[in-house]
Amino acid sequence: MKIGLYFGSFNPIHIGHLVIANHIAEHSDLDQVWFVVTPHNPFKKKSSLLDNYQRLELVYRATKDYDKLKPSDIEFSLPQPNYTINTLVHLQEKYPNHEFSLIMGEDNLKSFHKWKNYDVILENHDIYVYPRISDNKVNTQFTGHKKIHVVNAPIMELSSTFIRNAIKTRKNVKPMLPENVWEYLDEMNFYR
Ligand SMILES: Nc1ncnc2c1ncn2[C@@H]1O[C@H](COP(=O)(O)OP(=O)(O)OP(=O)(O)O)[C@@H](O)[C@H]1O
Ligand SMILES: O=C(O)c1ccc[n+]([C@@H]2O[C@H](COP(=O)([O-])O)[C@@H](O)[C@H]2O)c1
Repeated sequence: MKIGLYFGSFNPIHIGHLVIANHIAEHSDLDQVWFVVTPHNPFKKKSSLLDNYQRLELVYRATKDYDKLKPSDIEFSLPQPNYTINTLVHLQEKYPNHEFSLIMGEDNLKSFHKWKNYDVILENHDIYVYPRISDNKVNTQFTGHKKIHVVNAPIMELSSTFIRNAIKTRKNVKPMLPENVWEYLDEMNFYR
């Protein structure tokens, strides 16, 4: 099976993430998209991060009605901070018959040359990149690279940071989240 790995903090997952994952699952040769919930991104501070299992619960709720979208807790048992190369090696050993690709926004491709062993990742995996509105240019070594596939997905400029800040200041964020995710955040008083 061909699996697209969508790595993220998902703090919380929002409809921007869901629209992209669904678009790629429907319009590429990937059979499934796995949302890999990352306990600790090496480039980010851990503060204001909801518990791993709560973020996983939110991803589970957001994806449960979509056959091709699955939550993954694979990084919970791996050393932190989570370097993507380690996760890919682990997954390939665990599922030797699956072919794993990465899904990332253009913003992540811009810093991809700073990731641990990015050249090894690129040698062994395809990367599906979708457009995002951001500054800076993609490193020229990646433009036109045979492993990098540009996906013509819709641009949904939302961010988890914006949503967390809005909740803190008591703004209504309901349309930016899947309904059952919003209900859970509200019920649990998260990010207030
Ligand atoms: N609105 C969006 N549309 C498409 N992709 C997104 C969007 N927001 C985030 N992503 C992508 O989803 C993945 C996971 O992102 P992440 O969990 O960091 O979300 P975020 O909204 O950017 O969070 P934060 O604001 O906390 O940094 C990353 O590859 C990121 O590029
Ligand atoms: O492996 C690396 O060096 C590396 C550097 C920066 C980010 N990542 C991963 O990229 C993913 C996107 O993170 P985020 O927090 O922007 O959603 C997350 O799974 C991180 O662990 C990985």
